[in-house]
Amino acid sequence: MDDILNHVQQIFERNYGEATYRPAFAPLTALGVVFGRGLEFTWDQRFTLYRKISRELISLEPRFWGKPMLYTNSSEVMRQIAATAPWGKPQCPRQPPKRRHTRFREYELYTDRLVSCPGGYWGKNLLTSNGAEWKKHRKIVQPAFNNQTYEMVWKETTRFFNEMIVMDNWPPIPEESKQFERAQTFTQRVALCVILSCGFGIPLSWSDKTNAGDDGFGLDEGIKFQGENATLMGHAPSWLFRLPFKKCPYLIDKFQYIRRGIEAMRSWFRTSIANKKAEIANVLAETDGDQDDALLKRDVFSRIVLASQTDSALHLNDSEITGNTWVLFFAGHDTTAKVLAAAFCLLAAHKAEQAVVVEEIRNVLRGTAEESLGFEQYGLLIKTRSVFVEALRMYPAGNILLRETNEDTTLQVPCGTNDEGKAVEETVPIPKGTLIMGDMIGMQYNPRSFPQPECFRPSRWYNAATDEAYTAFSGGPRACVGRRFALVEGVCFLANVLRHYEVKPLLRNGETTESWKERVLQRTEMKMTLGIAESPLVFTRRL
Ligand code: HEM
Repeated sequence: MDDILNHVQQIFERNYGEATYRPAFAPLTALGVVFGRGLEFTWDQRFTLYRKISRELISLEPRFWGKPMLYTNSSEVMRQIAATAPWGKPQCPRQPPKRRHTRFREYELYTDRLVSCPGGYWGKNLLTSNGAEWKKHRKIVQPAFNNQTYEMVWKETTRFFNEMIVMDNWPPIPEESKQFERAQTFTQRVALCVILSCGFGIPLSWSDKTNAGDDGFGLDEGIKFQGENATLMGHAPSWLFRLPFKKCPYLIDKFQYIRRGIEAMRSWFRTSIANKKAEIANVLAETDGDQDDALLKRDVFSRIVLASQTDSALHLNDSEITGNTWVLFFAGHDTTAKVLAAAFCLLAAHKAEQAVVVEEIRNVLRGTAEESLGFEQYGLLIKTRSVFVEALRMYPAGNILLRETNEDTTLQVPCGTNDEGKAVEETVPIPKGTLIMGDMIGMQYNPRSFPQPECFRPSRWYNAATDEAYTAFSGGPRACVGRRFALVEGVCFLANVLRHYEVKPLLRNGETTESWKERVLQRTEMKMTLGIAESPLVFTRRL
């Protein structure tokens, strides 16, 4: 292992000379999080990290602790590493190395890998697997992401919006307002309701309690718990949370909460899977074992659980079902909720852009005989979709794209333009074992791809030919499987809210809009996914 590390380091130095960025500890390790800013440095340095040396592939070499890594802000490089072999997601070793026999660096590398390996807690899944295993998971899950599902996403998002404004007392009278310190309160809720209904086939109403276990731990809390403790859970062995830290009340509370959260979520996964298995058994009994019956395949969760009933190559065992349920639950709503909150903040700060979207929504409504917007109108709401995608660009919720090569290879890296203005690429040799971070924040702030990246400019997306243009969802065969799901949900919710409510900054006493922008738009938090930290807003009913 040390040989590989030394080899990697030598090549790094040969290709890059002095490392471009030298933090004390590797950002993805526990030490990097505790004593540094963890991965948040990619947000802090989004305007400088790559520009100061004019390269789109840089090296990061920790001074004291951690393996050197490459970082890229190029979407072209991202597409190369996000494809398949020789690049793959770093995998957890089958056997954790025993610390006694392990060299310092090797142990650290293992902890690096745990970060990308939530399968350690929840089971193997589509998000973290590679090669033939990944293909199997994708074949099972992908067909559930179809037009019928997207139509359901639209209908359910509309229903939840209608229930929300009644049950949460959004004002029905023009010019009356409702204030939120955190818009995430309702964006998280709508995203949770939509994934439960359309991803899991669990019909619920806006105000239903969603308990994960018997002790009142809610599913809403499940996402908060995972986000706040991801680093600790990724790095610490699970027995640590069972130790009695009698003298430290903070640790007692913290570890108790983590144990409770893990147990509650596991219990919810177990119960949901058992219920779904029973439902599938009933349908199979009634249809003489016809596995193609539409009832069995109506949502992605049904498809995942159905895969436990087959003997074919597409069989999933119980641990894989739990792993995929975890991915569907977490990836399927936290991201969308954060982008929606960011979109409302950006529109509050940019009144003119808000007016453009409202005009589009009104025009589209004028063209229909219906009172409400239907799924048929999704394609017409180009400016509304562009707001969602621009908010996603400025706050890319899925900010980590970590890959490792399992053989010596090369990367084609953009390095400026030639005399005719054409992009020029250099071929960079990459040795086996190299870790590379597709820096999704750097990529969305790359001025070559997005001129004046600091500006909120939805119009840059008006002419996007396909969803592949939206690089914040990654690209190629491993692009986000839920991309259209998130877009349909985001557009539908934005259109419904903006049609009825004007969104404005919620200012503190004496605060100006400019200082609100500074306070709100410049601060993010990374809790598994990236989001705007605060979202204080006022929604005023339109005339
Ligand atoms: C705005 C919302 C979303 C964003 C920004 C986002 C972002 C991403 C990104 C960047 C990846 C690639 C990760 C990697 O390769 O390391 C990804 C993969 C994935 N996403 Fe999303 N996602 C969103 C919504 C969703 C939704 C709604 C679902 C499910 C309903 C979902 C399920 C998945 C799954 C299962 C994968 C793994 C795909 C594979 O490896 O084949 N995502 N997402």
